[in-house]
Amino acid sequence: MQTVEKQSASGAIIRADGVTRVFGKGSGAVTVLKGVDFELPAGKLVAMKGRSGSGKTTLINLLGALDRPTDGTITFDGRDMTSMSGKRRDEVRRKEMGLIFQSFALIPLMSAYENVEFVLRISGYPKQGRKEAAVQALDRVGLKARMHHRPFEMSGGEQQRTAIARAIAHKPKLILADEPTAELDSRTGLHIIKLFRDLVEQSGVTIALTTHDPAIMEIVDLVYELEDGQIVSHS
Ligand SMILES: Nc1ncnc2c1ncn2[C@@H]1O[C@H](COP(=O)(O)OP(=O)(O)OP(=O)(O)O)[C@@H](O)[C@H]1O
Repeated sequence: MQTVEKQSASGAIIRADGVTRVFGKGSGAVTVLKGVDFELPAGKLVAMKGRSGSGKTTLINLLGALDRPTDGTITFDGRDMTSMSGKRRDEVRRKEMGLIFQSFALIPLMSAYENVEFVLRISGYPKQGRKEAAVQALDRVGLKARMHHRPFEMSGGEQQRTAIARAIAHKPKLILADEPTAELDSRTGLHIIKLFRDLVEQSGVTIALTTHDPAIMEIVDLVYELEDGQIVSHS
């Protein structure tokens, strides 16, 4: 782990400038993010921490273009995501990002292979390369032998590895993972983070995850902390 330093704009895969997010209106309005400025350097494994309710999920949803900031801009790979149409933002997310959730979010009636292939299909991945890309991703996470099993026939760790295969199959530039180990025991959770570490080193993808687990913070390259609706450095 290294001390967070201001990274150069050219080395960032995604950056937030003055991002605020207000939920609700009038006297019921809650300002969750209060001018977040930060960058995720390309090719790093980054953790975002902060106490419960500090806005980690809100920020991940904004970076992943699942939500729009109330104010400020998000620039992904040199493009301002906040000025794009909703349709274009969805397209960029599907083609160039991979999202991983705490609860795995797999389709229960589909096998691991079908889950991965389905997401390749909706991302617009060319039909002739889909099978190979799905099998390769499942092999990469060590699940080739179990790829025809459905989620309920798999352990939590295997389900999360399936979700990772789904997130990497289309070779995204950025993977965002919201508490990807929260449903797993600590040993399985560490295996998942080590898999992330290998993916970053071997493919150069950037992975940003939220976590509460101190053991994970020791393995990642950088840790950012959310406090009072802003990012503060952490070493
Ligand atoms: N759609 C929404 N409408 C109103 N308030 C919301 C909405 N989404 C989030 N919030 C509020 O924003 C704050 C931050 O929530 P968020 O889920 O981002 O926190 P978090 O840091 O991810 O928390 P945890 O570690 O518990 O998952 C919370 O107070 C939450 O109640």
